[in-house]
Amino acid sequence: MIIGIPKEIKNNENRVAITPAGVVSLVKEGHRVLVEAGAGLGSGFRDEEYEQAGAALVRDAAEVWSAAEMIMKVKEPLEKEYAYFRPGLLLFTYLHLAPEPALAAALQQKGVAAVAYETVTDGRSLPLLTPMSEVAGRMAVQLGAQFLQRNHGGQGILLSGVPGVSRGKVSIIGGGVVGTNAAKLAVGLGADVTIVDVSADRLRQLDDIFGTQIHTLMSNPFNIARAVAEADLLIGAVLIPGAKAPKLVTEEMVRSMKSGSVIVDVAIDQGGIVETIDRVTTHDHPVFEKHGVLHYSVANMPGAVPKTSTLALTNVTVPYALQIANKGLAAALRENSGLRDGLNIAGGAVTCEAVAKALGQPYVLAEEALSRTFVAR
Ligand SMILES: NC(=O)C1=CN([C@@H]2O[C@H](COP(=O)(O)OP(=O)(O)OC[C@H]3O[C@@H](n4cnc5c(N)ncnc54)[C@H](O)[C@@H]3O)[C@@H](O)[C@H]2O)C=CC1
Ligand SMILES: CC(=O)C(=O)O
Repeated sequence: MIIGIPKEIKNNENRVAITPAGVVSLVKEGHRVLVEAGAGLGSGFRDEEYEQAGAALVRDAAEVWSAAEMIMKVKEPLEKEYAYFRPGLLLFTYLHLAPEPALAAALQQKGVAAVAYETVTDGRSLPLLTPMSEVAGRMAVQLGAQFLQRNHGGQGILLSGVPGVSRGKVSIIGGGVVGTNAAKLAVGLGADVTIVDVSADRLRQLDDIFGTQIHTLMSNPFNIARAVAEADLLIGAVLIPGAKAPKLVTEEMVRSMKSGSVIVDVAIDQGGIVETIDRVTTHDHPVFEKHGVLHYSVANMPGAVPKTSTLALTNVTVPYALQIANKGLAAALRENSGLRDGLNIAGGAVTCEAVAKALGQPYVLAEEALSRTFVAR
């Protein structure tokens, strides 16, 4: 198979979908890898390293997209990339389609088969989302601590406190991978940490992991209101796989927060859980203020720590890319039901139930969509 790796074009997206090590693995199995020149620079990989690994360097993004049978990316294609879509193209990347109907429509209209990293499963977790959630959860506390500083617009508190002065309060809504990693950092800093989750089992596991270092609360409007009101730093970390994130933090709750408090809504890539967040921000302009509270809503947080993130991401994506490249998409999905859960769009249809529901479209089984002869509309 011919696999194309374009340079990411989202604001401050410095990750790349493959490392030279990944190229070696694919080339060893007889595949051709085309890498856009400069694609790896943000992550510390030079063009020559890709060439030495066996990739062919291509100067132009359009050429990578048109020559490749499978495009591997990190982030969802931006509008200017929609022009590269064509029937039969296979796209393997983060997509987050629930809040992106225009992207879903473009993929459907052009007959692209799109496998979304974030909905691939392995029976117990979301293996291609987990490493970036680990990164983003840890970053959420780092960034929150920074924006709580007065010189960054915050109320001017140190999360750890000091002897004789209270510790800062961190409330985390959603105790999965992002939430757990945020808690690790916040506890490490010495903050007073509360985690809210809707799963009693998950709350038990968190209690086993952290013991008395954290408070756990069942998710309901009353407890969320309480956790939000007392938070110096509020972290949004809820996920219902494939679906649009539920707006659990209302405007009234945000109004109850202290002036200069900070919200980091990591779940923004699925639309966000905070009612007052009406925009996705960028690493260039990461925060805006509403009701005296700083809101951070960057949808590609790990893009700012690419040397860590690219390695962590490609460690898990390349083995799946190999399955697709070695077997072809249909056989790879037939043999791996977890990978099949990643198929979001095929043959002009939506093939992930939660995504279809979020987009208000019919859900079509992967097998059926892949067997359809695509007719361009
Ligand atoms: N902004 C960014 O750059 C990044 C965003 N993310 C996003 O962060 C979000 C969280 O991801 P993960 O932690 O990996 O998901 P996860 O599936 O590990 O955890 C989600 C947690 O939310 C809980 N939950 C579901 N409904 C809830 C409710 N009503 N109240 C409270 N808790 C509820 C679940 O029980 C689960 O524990 C996702 O949207 C993910 O895509 C991940 C990485 C980077
Ligand atoms: C998960 C995701 O969208 C990201 O790492 O950017």
